[in-house]
Amino acid sequence: MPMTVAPSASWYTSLRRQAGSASMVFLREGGGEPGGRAAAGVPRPRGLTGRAWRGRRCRTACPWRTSPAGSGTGRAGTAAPAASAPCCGTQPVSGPARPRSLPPPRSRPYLFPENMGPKITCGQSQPVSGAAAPAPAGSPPGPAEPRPPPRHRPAQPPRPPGTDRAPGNRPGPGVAAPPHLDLPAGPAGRAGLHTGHREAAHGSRSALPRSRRVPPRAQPDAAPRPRAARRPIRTGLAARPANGGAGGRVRLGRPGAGRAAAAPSPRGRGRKGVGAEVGGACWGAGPRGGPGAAPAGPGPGPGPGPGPGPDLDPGGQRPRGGSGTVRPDPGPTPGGPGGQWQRAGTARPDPERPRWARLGTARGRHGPTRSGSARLCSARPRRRRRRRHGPGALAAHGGGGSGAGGRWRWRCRCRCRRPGPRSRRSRRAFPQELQQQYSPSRWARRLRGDAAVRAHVEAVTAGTQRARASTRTSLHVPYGEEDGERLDLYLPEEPSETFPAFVYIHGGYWQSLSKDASGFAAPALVARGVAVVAVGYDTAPKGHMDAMVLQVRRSLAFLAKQYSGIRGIYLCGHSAGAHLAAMVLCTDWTEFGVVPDIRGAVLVSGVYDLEPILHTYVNDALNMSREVAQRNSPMLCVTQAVPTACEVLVAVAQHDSPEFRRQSQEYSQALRSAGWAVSLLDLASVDHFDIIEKLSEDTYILTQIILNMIARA
Ligand SMILES: Nc1ccccc1C(=O)C[C@H](N)C(=O)O
Repeated sequence: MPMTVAPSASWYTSLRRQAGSASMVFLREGGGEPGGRAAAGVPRPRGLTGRAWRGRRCRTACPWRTSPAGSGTGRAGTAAPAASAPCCGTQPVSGPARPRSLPPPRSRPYLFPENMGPKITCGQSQPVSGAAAPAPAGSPPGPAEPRPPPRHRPAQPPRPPGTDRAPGNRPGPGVAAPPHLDLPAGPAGRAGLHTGHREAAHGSRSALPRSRRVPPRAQPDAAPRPRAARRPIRTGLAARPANGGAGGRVRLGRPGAGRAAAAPSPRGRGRKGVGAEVGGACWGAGPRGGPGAAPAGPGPGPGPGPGPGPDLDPGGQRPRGGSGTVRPDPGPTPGGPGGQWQRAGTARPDPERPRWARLGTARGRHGPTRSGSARLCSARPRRRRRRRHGPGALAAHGGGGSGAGGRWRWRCRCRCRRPGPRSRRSRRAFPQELQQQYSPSRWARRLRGDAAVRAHVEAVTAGTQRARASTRTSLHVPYGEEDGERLDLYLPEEPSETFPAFVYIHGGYWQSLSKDASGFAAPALVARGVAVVAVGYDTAPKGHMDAMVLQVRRSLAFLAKQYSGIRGIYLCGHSAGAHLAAMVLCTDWTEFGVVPDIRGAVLVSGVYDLEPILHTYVNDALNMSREVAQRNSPMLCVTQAVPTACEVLVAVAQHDSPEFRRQSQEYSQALRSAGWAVSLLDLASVDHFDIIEKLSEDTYILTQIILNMIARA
């Protein structure tokens, strides 16, 4: 069986390679490596300063005192805390080394690619069982680590009526994922996680290299901070004229030519020049200039060029180019999702505030000027320190961030024991990794970045045009009153009295593509007597998540009512469409007056837990709140399978990101636990895009599997 090669040289992968399987443990379990990385014998990743790599030692009474640097083994759970030793700032993973005083890790890592079940590669099919997972795709050679059983979210407390579920959502049996981030709920949490203001405020001291920073997202539900409370920010960009140069507005995170080359790449360590300017065309904000993008600045490559079209580049509305000292405005930005960028210096620091409060670090939070709270800590604030650079710092410090595999153990540098500035900085940095993970084009191999998205749009559009030209169709059939509530039917030439219907829900991150690019699978299926239905729905920003889910459900109810000849529905969705299809699976049909005869579901490279999406550029257009994300997360509304429950195939691409792969694995596991007949398919040699494009070919393995499923039912 061909091994899937993991996306090379991401901070995650490279660290895992360097450190061997032990690092996998700490990444997953959330602990750090006692004694620091040096003690673990792990080579220093590129981009980390020596000091950052060694780890900073807490100078105060920290419960995680361990043996001094150099004496730790670096293996999970093997170092016992030593009361007299300097503190490492992190904690051992598990076992007796964890002091009782601290709660167990509450968070589950987003990055969890190793636990993929067995896969079906082309020509081979294999049932999946969660327990007997083979070596993870791309895992380094070495002794196999025993894997903990997949974790599930504890049952959620019941939500108040009216907020607990979207219309039609069936309440799940409590199969729920654990909370991801150790953040307060609601807008505050979100703001705390991704405050562009504070992120940019640290300017060149950001935990991320400049090329990887992104502008703050609009946070409509967060109240704008009064201008007086903000302070001018030096980003250090003035010293580096970005390309363009005009206007004095700078878009952080859209790297200029010079900066991009330094961006760490999830693809190729040392691939200098890869990961540069995407030419203004990468869809969404994302970590521009990251991997998978076009070659860097002075080198060959598209450079600033035309985007893939207005639909695909909402981020393109953001100001670009320019140089100088900028200050992001974290407040709501009606002009665009990316936030407004203003020249620094327009707001003066409040001279009334103590100097330490003006610095804006954690001490500011302790001060009387924040939240009106009394000062909690009397320690004299110290000067800010250089921040670590590079995303590798996250892994290097023990899978840090509450969402990346553990909770940060950095303590405030004073003696108050509150999480210190390191903690918040790291949390702010972590979403940058999420941006990568939720940018499928960055993981594609054939084409990268924007080119991959463009090619996909072209492929599915051309495929649909071919299908329309060669098939009997009934287009733009309304299933509701809204503009987007239309569907296209591709019908067999001589339909029998009854026929199966393959209902396809397109992807595009709920904001792109349409039913007009969703008929490409028709020729292969219609030729075998299967009707194909391409469902349209109102994408964002017109449609919001609840509405899209409802529309897709309605389309199914419409088909069931309107076409009595349909002998069985086979639901298929790709990417965001897989999410919508999965939401259909947990529908309470009583309010629709009909129960569609769904006999099979094929969920391809989907997103089943929307919470991580909240922290990425994808949410710029979606504007989901945490509640919306939760009630529309299939992971959180898995229902107990009933005898009539359909067969589910969860497919994921070899070159999907680890996050996408994790989501597929966990969702299939959750379905299985709830009694569904589910298979997980890990398709070799395909990426997020061609995994679905190839449905236009009859010889494609997924086409064959679908035809097989239909024939069996
Ligand atoms: N899933 C898709 C389906 C269709 C078109 C685009 C997408 C994307 O995910 C684009 C995303 N911004 C990316 O970086 O790949």
